[in-house]
Amino acid sequence: MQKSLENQAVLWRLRVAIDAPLAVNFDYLAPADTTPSDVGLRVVVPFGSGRRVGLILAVLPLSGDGTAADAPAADQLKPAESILRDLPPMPVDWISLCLFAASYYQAAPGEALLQAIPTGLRKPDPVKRRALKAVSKIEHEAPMQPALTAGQTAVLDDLLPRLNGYSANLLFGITGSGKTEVYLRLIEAVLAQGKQVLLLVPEINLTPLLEARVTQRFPHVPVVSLHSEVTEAARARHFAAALTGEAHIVIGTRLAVFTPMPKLGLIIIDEEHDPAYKQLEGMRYHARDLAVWRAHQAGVPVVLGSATPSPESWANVQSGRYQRLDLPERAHADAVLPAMTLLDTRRMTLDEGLSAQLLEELAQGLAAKEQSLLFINRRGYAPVLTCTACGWVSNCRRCAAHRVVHSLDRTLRCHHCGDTSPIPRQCPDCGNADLRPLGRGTQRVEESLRKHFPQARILRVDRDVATTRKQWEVLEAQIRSQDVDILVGTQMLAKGHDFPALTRVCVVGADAGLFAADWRAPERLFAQLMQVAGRAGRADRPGRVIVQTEHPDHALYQCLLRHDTPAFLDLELTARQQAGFPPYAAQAIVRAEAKQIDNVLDFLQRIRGLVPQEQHPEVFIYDPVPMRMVRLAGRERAQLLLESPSRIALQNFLNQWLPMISAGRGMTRGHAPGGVRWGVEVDPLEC
Ligand SMILES: Nc1ncnc2c1ncn2[C@@H]1O[C@H](COP(=O)(O)OP(=O)(O)OP(=O)(O)O)[C@@H](O)[C@H]1O
Ligand SMILES: [Zn+2]
Repeated sequence: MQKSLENQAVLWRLRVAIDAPLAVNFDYLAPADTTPSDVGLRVVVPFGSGRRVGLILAVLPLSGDGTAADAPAADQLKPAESILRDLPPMPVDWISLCLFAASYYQAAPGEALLQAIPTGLRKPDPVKRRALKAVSKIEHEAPMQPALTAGQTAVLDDLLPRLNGYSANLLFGITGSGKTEVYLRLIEAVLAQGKQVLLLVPEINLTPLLEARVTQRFPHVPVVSLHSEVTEAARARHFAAALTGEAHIVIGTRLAVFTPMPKLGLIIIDEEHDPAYKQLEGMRYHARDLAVWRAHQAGVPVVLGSATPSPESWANVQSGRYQRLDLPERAHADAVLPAMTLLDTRRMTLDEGLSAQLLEELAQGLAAKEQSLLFINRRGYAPVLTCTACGWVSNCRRCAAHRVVHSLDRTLRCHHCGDTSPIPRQCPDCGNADLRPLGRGTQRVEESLRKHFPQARILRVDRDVATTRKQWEVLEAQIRSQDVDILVGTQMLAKGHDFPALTRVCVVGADAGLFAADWRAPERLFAQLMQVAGRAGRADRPGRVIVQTEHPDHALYQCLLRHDTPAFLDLELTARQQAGFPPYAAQAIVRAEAKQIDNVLDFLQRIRGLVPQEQHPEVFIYDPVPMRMVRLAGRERAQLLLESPSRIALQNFLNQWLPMISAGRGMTRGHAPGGVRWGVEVDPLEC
């Protein structure tokens, strides 16, 4: 190295981001072939005792004498090993997106940048160019486009002239209104301009569906998908294809919001209300919010589609930040919204939780050779096993939760930590052999339906039978080919699917969501019920939805009965405004856990007092409290909620406060004495 310095070959130093939990970037001596346009390239550098792949954030002049304030002397810098030139540099707007995410969600910039890159591209060797070629490209003729409905035409007339600049649009289209067709027409227009489209979906299960529709419509256009079930190798390939511009359409789940797309022309977020857009590990970002930020920065339109928009987006419409576009009718010429019925079960005798009316509905469905769906948002056989003699319940040994009875493999399973053991033959406490399952889940409902309708073809669909995307695809095909009479399923079946033969949807066990401690529970319940109701009668036969409830007068059900999503959202927002909840306040939460709750609470109490309240009048810090489910996998958990009427005030406070926590004795980012692990979440969805 000394030699090349003498040769005057090294003129630059590189500022490099590295995947490390530190808020700093690192400077290295640049290799001889460096030019100022190398910003955004990957670079192999020595780090600690090993080598790492970092990302070049800046190419700065090397001031040999080290006089400039931030310029170290050349001999203090380690030389970078080599710059990887197998791919074009990450675009500047992509770097800004990652840096913005890091600052807003309080993560280290290096972590945000490098973790957005697939691991296959974070290895010190260049990617084999050959590997990048395979982009899925189906060669066949494009199918006929349907004639647009009046609603679709109106929406497109509004959107199409606005493709060349930023606008945030909430596409509020009832279930079955043909939002996908609107997306396809927008994509077509953007592709015609030679630009790329980013299409986000909340769930892996929805990607093949959409991918199929997109590749059918645009048979000659290279499409790639990015989600957690794409293999590492394919992810690297797809990411690279987006970066080089080879891929024109990227379809993916939340992580795809970080796909580098140099010719980005449009972002679409389907089912924008879905909580799955929130990342709950590592940097806890919200992909929808980041997508809107990204669109703004890139100067491209963003379309947020939903039949049940999030209250946050609804508020953004009210404040004028988003423009609302409506699809108020179903697309299929003969399809109307399903008729809704609330079955008041207070004075009914139920058989295994099912009323006679509900069973009669299913019988009618069978007689008419139509598909029915029984929706119960709880998997397993029963949520808890109890002893009739001593009151023993099947608690999890490691969590503050019951273990769920699973009948097929006869196990008790914790749905939080996964702890599983065989169902005991007798009570572990008193030896009584009469153990009884309480309540019901999908398996138990399936069992009783088989008793009532022995001739029917019944299919249960939940996480236990559809663990992977492949399994789900098999089930989906089965449903679509009408090999099924009655479906029993959880919310897996609610989202975004189009099953033309399905006419009846029966809902049981929904009341649990009405009075939950989490104030977002009703919002989620309403969206779920509207979505699941939306599966009924999407083609030529009218649909019926029957909801069993003990609270038929509840405002939520009344809105549901009238299909009145706007009324529900207005109610929600009014309640939130009165309570001072988001979006009328900004929140952040510090969560901490340790073996003992006392250590956790001590830690939170201590950090709460780090800055006196009078020094941050705009940010209120609540008392530390144990989390609702205090014990998870043997660790006890508590949280500290921060709230402010101003998002900026909260951000400023966090920027000052979090480094103070990490600087404390024995503390680092993420760890504290007493075996405490902690982390921060901005805009939490659960608190
Ligand atoms: N212009 C049209 N003419 C005829 N059929 C259409 C038209 N647009 C869409 N459809 C059909 O209507 C059905 C519903 O469309 P789509 O799945 O796009 O609805 P959606 O708004 O996404 O509904 P959801 O929110 O329930 O998923 C599909 O079968 C689709 O093929
Ligand atoms: Zn557990």
